[in-house]
Amino acid sequence: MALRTLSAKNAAALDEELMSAGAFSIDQLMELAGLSVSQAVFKLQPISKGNRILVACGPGNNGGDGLVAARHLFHYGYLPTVYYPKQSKNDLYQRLKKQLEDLKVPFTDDFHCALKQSDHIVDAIFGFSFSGEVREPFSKVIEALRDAQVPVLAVDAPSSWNIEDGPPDSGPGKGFMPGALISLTAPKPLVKWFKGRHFLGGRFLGPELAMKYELDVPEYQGLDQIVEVPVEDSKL
Ligand SMILES: NC(=O)C1=CN([C@@H]2O[C@H](COP(=O)(O)OP(=O)(O)OC[C@H]3O[C@@H](n4cnc5c(N)ncnc54)[C@H](O)[C@@H]3O)[C@@H](O)[C@H]2O)[C@H](O)CC1
Ligand SMILES: [K+]
Repeated sequence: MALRTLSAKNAAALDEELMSAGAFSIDQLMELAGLSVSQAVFKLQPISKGNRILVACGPGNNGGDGLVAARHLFHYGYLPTVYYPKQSKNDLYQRLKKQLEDLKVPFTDDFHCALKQSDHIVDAIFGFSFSGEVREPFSKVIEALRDAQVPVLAVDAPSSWNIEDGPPDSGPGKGFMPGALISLTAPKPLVKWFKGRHFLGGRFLGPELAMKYELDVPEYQGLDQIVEVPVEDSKL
């Protein structure tokens, strides 16, 4: 049975509701999202097969998920490097950055150079609030992700894909098909076009909100924050 999807508009509304009526803070939601991302990396890229993870972070909360994931990956024994060219001045992001600096996790300005020294990439550039054409400095980065010889895990959406309509038919993201995707809380409509391994993360959605937003809560196993969704279950 296909998992039901959540439009960009409803994804934003659900996050708002979690943070108002649901009494979650953004820090908590981002921590849980980033923890899920780190567990997906752990499943996809055993440390023994290469521990250098390049985490590409965008300016919004998708990028924040990447910063959190980088910290967890460090503690699992990976060597994360963070590319974060448009840094938010917001206190939350500054604290996430400080936590990584204290761990001596390197930040790089040179995505292409860092890519050559990486075993796996996390695409945390844009999530459900992406729209329009990719603006600088991210065009070259999206092109590099598209052409990367190492696996890419996309967080919530392959960056540059339209949340409702899927892969772009022009621009740097044309032909970008990451090997894996982790959808947060619920898959977005773009999963219909996605061909790689698909994970779902966000083990915090209660039955009432799931029912209100008409979402499926999968059976998570043991301590897992993620569940792999069979490809046929991702299709509408
Ligand atoms: N429920 C959860 O599990 C949670 C998921 N989270 C993650 O948050 C993102 C959505 O975050 P948001 O801040 O709303 O937006 P984005 O990060 O997707 O991007 C906004 C950012 O990007 C800029 N931007 C938009 N379009 C373009 C463009 N065409 N070119 C360049 N830049 C663009 C925009 O200006 C903003 O700066 C969701 O997907 C999850 O990953 C949260 O962590 C909370 C809980
Ligand atoms: K992304």
